[in-house]
Amino acid sequence: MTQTNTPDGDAAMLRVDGLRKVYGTGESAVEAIGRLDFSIARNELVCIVGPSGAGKTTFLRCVAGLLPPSEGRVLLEGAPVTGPPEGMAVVLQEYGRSLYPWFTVQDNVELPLRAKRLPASRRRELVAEALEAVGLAGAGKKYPWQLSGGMQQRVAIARAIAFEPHILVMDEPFAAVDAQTRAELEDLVRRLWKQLGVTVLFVTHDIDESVYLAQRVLVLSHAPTFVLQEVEIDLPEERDQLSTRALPEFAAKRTEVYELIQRAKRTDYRSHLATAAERS
Ligand SMILES: Nc1ncnc2c1ncn2[C@@H]1O[C@H](COP(=O)(O)OP(=O)(O)OP(=O)(O)O)[C@@H](O)[C@H]1O
Repeated sequence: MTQTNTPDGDAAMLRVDGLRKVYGTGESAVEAIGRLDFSIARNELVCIVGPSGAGKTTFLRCVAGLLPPSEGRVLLEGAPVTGPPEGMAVVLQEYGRSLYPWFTVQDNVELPLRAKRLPASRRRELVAEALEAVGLAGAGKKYPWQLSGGMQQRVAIARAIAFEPHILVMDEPFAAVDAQTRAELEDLVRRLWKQLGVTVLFVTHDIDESVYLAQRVLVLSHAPTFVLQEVEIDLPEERDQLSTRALPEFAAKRTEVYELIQRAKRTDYRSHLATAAERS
């Protein structure tokens, strides 16, 4: 079992420390997260993959302060997360449900900024910059239902980055769009990550997507979840959909992650978790 590459406390943007989550009690209890320990450094782009039902959503809800852990804690820039943290923006798969149909695109992007109590002129500036960054500069006056699925997801991304988060958390954000749009949105995420210097935590069940996007992939076991292994992705920084995916190194990493996930599905790791719990 590989230990994760853990940046020390100060360098870490996000630190997950002995996180465990059990739903319910007694006989009907479901242990979704066995034990998670890892850190993400400032400006890193990390993907998390795992088999279906691995506990990815449970984990993200704990990270976003929407669900209290049963044990352990999540630290964002050194501070424990006990509710939705200010420095974090979350983009979900269900863009259709995350945008308000009765608001225009620019009003949707502006909405979370109102809570920040910024002057109207600064809010307008941030909205315009964010829409420009996602290639929707001309769409501000439209309504979400007038846009394609891919464009709606760009609006959700614009809303997240307008908030100027320190960390952008994405939960299978492109699962519902077609393959071409997905490729474009993946490139958008890498471009924004570089341009804005934001830390990105990206959860996906798509192995190729994780290898294409990340600097580091954390492979989760099935529930009760822990980090089975982390895989460094040492592909060139400049990536593009055709040449990067054609590299032998890309194929090798994809195979490595694929085999880990297959192994995760077959193996019962309860003894590993018991040992980790005893050690801590
Ligand atoms: N509210 C809940 N109450 C009880 N059990 C739950 C609850 N939510 C999730 N679970 C269980 O916890 C485990 C992990 O679920 P979770 O949805 O976090 O996994 P996931 O990796 O996001 O799944 P998928 O890849 O299928 O979306 C599963 O066994 C699930 O049945």
